[in-house]
Amino acid sequence: MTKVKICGLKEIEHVETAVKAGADFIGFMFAPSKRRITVEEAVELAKAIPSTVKKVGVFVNEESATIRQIAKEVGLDYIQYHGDETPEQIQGIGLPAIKAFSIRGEEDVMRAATYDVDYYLFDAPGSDFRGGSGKSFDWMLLDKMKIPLEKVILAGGLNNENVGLAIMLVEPFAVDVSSGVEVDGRKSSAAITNFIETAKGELIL
Ligand SMILES: O=C(O)c1ccccc1NCC(=O)[C@H](O)[C@H](O)COP(=O)(O)O
Repeated sequence: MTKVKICGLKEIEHVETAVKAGADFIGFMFAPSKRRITVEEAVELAKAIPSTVKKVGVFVNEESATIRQIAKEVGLDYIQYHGDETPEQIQGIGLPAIKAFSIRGEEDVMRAATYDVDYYLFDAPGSDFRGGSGKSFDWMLLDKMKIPLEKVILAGGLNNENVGLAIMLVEPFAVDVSSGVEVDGRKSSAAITNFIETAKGELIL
């Protein structure tokens, strides 16, 4: 069954909804974003997440020492690198890693193979920030990908309407969503539940 990552949660109600609905990963934003939260807020939200659901901290070009410190304080299971971090920096930090790639063309897909990380998250290029734009990219660009599907997280403009088709075409390990479970710029419990049910049901196209 396809795993689901719900990203950019800021409120306890939405964390609890995501856990109850069966999210596998919950992402907290520690980079410039309208979804950014403080370390203290993340520590509080993390208390509602059981160990079966993995906590992901999203960073953009952050100092290694800061990443290590926040990971320890919040109890992060994975670090998502959403900037221009090099394979060497990620290796040096030594924590379980997800590397995000903004896909504009085939070369961005090919670049992923130069990294040795736990998961590869393929996303659309950001607009105001480095991610979370709510836009999709051409999934067909992943056709020549060298990364095994068991390590692929598909992101970028996914929502309840297109996630079934995305799963059918790409067959990723997991799907990731942020904007697609928001209403008027705020996460919606109903949208989170619907998205997870659709992604895990894999029936609705
Ligand atoms: O969500 C953000 O605001 C964000 C800002 C800067 C870097 C990364 C960000 N999000 C990371 C994610 O994993 C998002 O879920 C991913 O970009 C997909 O977002 P969306 O297209 O809104 O579903």
